[in-house]
Amino acid sequence: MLSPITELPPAFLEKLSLLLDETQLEQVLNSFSVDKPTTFRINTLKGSIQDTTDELRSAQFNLTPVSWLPTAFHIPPDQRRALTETDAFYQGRIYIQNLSSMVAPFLLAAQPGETVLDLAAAPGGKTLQIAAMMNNQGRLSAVEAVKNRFFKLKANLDQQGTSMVKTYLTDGRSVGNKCPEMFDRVLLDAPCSSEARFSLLDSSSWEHWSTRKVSEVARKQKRLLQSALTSLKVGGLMIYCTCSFSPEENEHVVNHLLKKYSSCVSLEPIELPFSNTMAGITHWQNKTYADALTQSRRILPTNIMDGFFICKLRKHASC
Ligand SMILES: C[S@@+](CC[C@H](N)C(=O)[O-])C[C@H]1O[C@@H](n2cnc3c(N)ncnc32)[C@H](O)[C@@H]1O
Repeated sequence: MLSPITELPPAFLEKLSLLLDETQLEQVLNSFSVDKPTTFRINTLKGSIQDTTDELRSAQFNLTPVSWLPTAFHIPPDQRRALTETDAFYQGRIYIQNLSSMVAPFLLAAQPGETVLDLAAAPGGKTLQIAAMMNNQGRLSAVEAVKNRFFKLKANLDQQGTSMVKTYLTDGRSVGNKCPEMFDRVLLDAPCSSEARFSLLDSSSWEHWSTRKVSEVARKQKRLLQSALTSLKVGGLMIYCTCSFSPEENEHVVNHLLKKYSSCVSLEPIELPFSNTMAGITHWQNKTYADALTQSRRILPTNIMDGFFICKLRKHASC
């Protein structure tokens, strides 16, 4: 039996122990080895919830609905493989995605007819969810900087029947200056150290982790977040999220933006329909962050959800 204590980088474990209380720490450490149920979304651009669930249930899948998202379901881990062999999967009528990943589009709440930006989009799980919520009406721009991931994004968008998404192979850090105040809503699901996706069964998920890499990616996140803000219309809403536990990639990045642009952007409270969360922190290793950071949320991993950091920002004026 692999143990997180012996396998994972000591510096990472030490950070977690400073960040979390004993119960939370145990929850997080367990999440690195647990075999989670498979969650997926029904793609309403290609079929109704009723038709797709009837089809899957008659093929003997044990579907459990997710109470807060009518398009989301889960099945036991041992049915995952069979799900990937169904017509519904091949035809893009379902999309396998962790439940935590569905939270950002849920909070972004893009409406049909709006102009929306997904600034770090591949492989496209959240872009697809946003396109379905917008019922393919309006304008959705999806940006990705890494070539092979960009082509995966395009393939997923085609397979899932999106018709209103424009894709751009470019660096998200340049988008704000190219498209100032263009979007009603912006999602930045930032590239991160992916700490919440560490798995003891896959050493490649964590063996390249280092505190230096966390600092490097945090620098990029700050610039992406600034670009996202510049691209947002006055009055517009932005979601920033990562699948990392490190405060350097989360509260620290958002605090930097709030300090630099205090006259034009603020955090908004978030209502989450589940309880495995904690408020964003305001103190970390000799640093103090704005009290408003308590309005950001950390999703703690459970036997079904991955860890996540998420916050909602509103632009009040040009900056
Ligand atoms: C967390 S992943 C996005 C996952 C995606 N939102 C989804 O739900 O499927 C972050 C993405 O940002 C991309 N990326 C890295 N640097 C970037 C940059 N400078 N501009 C835009 N995208 C970037 C990565 O290649 C990666 O695909």
